[in-house]
Amino acid sequence: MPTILVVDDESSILHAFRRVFADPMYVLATASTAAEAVEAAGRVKPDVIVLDVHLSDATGLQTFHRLRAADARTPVILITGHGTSDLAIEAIKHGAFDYLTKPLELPQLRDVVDQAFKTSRLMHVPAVLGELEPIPDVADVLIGRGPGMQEVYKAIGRVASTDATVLILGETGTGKELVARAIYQHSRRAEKPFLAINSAAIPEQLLESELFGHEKGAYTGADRKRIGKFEQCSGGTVFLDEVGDMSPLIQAKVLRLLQDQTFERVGGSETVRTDVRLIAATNANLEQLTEQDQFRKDLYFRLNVFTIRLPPLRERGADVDLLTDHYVRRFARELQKPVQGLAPDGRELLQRHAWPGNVRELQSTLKKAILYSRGSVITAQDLNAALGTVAAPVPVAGSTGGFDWDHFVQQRIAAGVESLYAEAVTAMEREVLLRVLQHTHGNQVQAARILGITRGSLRNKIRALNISIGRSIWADDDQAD
Ligand SMILES: Nc1ncnc2c1ncn2[C@@H]1O[C@H](COP(=O)(O)OP(=O)(O)OP(=O)(O)O)[C@@H](O)[C@H]1O
Repeated sequence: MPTILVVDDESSILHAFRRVFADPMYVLATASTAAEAVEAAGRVKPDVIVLDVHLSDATGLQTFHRLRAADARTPVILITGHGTSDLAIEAIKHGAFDYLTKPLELPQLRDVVDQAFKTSRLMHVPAVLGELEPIPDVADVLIGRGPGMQEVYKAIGRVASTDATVLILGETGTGKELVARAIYQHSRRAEKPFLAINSAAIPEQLLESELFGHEKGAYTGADRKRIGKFEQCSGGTVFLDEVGDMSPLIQAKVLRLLQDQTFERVGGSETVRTDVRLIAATNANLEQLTEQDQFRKDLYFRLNVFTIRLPPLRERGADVDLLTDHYVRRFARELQKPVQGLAPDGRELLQRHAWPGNVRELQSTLKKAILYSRGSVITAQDLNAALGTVAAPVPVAGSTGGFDWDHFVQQRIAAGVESLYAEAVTAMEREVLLRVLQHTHGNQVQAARILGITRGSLRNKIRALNISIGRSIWADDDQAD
């Protein structure tokens, strides 16, 4: 279970954390001195640490350095009082994850801690090559024995231990992030941090500052200096997803970073030196983008030094069966359903399907089919229902009829939730997106236009809200992975 260690000598703060993380999904450990913090970190191996910079027995920065020396991969969130944010900014230069200022705002706290858990997971959950390595109990496994995946394993093996920039190409859902993590975890930088940034998820100005940081006053609203990911992750590995979506300005800055590991923060003149390994990924055709002058040729050449191409699922032949067996076992266990496998007509159907959403779509389809199945095997009918090609035997949230707000609110109140506002906003967002995407028959360009958001932002929302676009459009109630 995800473990959070909170280090604070104020009992009211510890109390607030106990309230926010009373969830049985988390384990909460606490410490009130630096010495206790270091001892507890060694003992409970937390996934995330929250540290007050004012402790009675040592300065926060010293404690931060001691915790970081023990494990540089555990994200540390600092809590600062008024007027101590400089200290926190200094700590972020040395790799702290983020900082929060007292008084703590609970939604913001939850948000930052959730992000830190996600980042921690990317570093700590092993990404193993199933064909070549033993599989630990908790791991994300790269499955596949066909020639396409064999090439991928060989490429990971060849490039992981070097510091070379890697470009991972493949359609959405083919495993680019998983491969990036496998490279990082098999690299010399495996004990150092790994930060993932999705270029398409963030508007241009924010992306520049997210990657490179900004000086105080760099633009309206920049009331504090900010350290960017390339500086914060020095010594580590940055995974830059959707590089094809970067603006010309950011492309130029990334090019310089690759050439000499230097950059300037936005609005600053100081040249910052860093030491990051870059793993980039895209589902766009970069070569074509360079021909259309939408992507810099020189950057393309720099990124294209070592390229790994992930084959689309429809070209992986018998690997579809292996992936299916792996995920059916896993989801049946998670969903506590007695499903053991697929009927022959089910397997045939999976082989014939085109899988535009690749492994991610296969995951959601299997998860749904397991929920629809009534026996120990998944039939073609269950899969057809999951793929939306025939009516589902149970209603799929949001895909038919109107959303029942009365039922939703009553049911969540009865469940005793304390975050109904956030849940309702998410449900509303999901409903709107589903309806617009159904209206555009899955066309994301048109949907983004109607919604008045960028394509990148739509793509991210689709992923975050677990909306699947196959022959039909549906939303999963929880994450497939
Ligand atoms: N070969 C594989 N074996 C097992 N699971 C896989 C494989 N490839 C991908 N997955 C799983 O499929 C899901 C999607 O993979 P991932 O997020 O790495 O795809 P992606 O190519 O980065 O997608 P996107 O372009 O949409 O960001 C994840 O849950 C991942 O663990």
